[in-house]
Amino acid sequence: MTTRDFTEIPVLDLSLADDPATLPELLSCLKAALTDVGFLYVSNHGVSASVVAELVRVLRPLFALPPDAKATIALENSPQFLGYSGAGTETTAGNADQREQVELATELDVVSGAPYDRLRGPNQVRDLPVMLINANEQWPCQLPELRPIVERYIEELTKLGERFLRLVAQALSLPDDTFFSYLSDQHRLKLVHYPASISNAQGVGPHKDSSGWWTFLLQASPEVKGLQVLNKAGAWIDVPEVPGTFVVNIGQAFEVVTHGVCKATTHRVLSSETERFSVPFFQGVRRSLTKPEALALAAHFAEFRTGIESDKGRSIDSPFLTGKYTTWGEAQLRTKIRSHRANGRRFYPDLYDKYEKESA
Ligand SMILES: O=C(O)CCC(=O)C(=O)O
Ligand SMILES: [Fe+2]
Repeated sequence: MTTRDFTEIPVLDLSLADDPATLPELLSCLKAALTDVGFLYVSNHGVSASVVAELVRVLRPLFALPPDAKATIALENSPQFLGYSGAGTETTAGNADQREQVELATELDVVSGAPYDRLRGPNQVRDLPVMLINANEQWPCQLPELRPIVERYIEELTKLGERFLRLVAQALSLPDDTFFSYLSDQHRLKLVHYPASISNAQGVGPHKDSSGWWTFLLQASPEVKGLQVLNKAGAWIDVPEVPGTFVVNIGQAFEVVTHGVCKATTHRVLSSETERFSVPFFQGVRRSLTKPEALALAAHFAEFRTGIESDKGRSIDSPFLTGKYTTWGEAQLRTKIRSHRANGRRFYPDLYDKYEKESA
């Protein structure tokens, strides 16, 4: 494998971190994955198999609910962009994505402050189980309580994310806790359903993850392919499910903090004739993080070789990277408003107009 044309995604066994004799091997593979690929799998990650299984079990019945049930937790009613959105309502790379999803986050109260602080707030899903019990007669499938299942999952993934960040710091020759000051109190999670469709329709268009610091993705339909990552030579590489692993990839803020040494790798999902479920967990970045703060490690990363990227990868919209916005929160709010325009118009009309004008 050369650095320009990786054709597969490395699998890193996190249990190697538990033994001082095997840690250096893990750190060296991790460094190569971070600088040359930007995508990896983690195995032996310590997340409880039963917590994962109970979340996976809920996906099919959740998305099988009738439209009026889903509408009661519609994302378009949430200034935090949390809740259900139907296929075709989100836009990536200028085209509608053929997927439906329920967005969730660490449970938090509303606070006042900058416009981007309105991204912090409660889930809507707290209402769903009650409603399901009331409507049990009417709707054929009864879901187990979604909220505690999601909370347990977020708790476990939060811990995995922190453990992973320590390893990443070590792999990049930095003190263990270097990246903790960049973390948010809010992590986000999406339950995603790609309905069966004609092959190769846009499940989600080419993008770099903007919602988080690192993404930990559970591919919940082992038999169905769809996720692809763009290699340095501009070819799309399949990322098939590997049992017992999470797919881990770099978000836009980490690319900024590492001064482009670790690239947020572009990826997409193609729909197929078989439906597919997935659950990305986006480790949150502190909304108040400014570009100068994010660049504090520039001198350290000047010692590294800059990451390579294909022309197509470079062309992906990356507002914080290109410097249009001074805080991470602002860049994130802009992305949310542009992806969910109905919410933008309803809750952030001034910003909606501003961002529309900019892109005109
Ligand atoms: O569903 C997947 O496999 C990936 C989803 C994704 O890339 C995203 O939501 O950011
Ligand atoms: Fe993504």
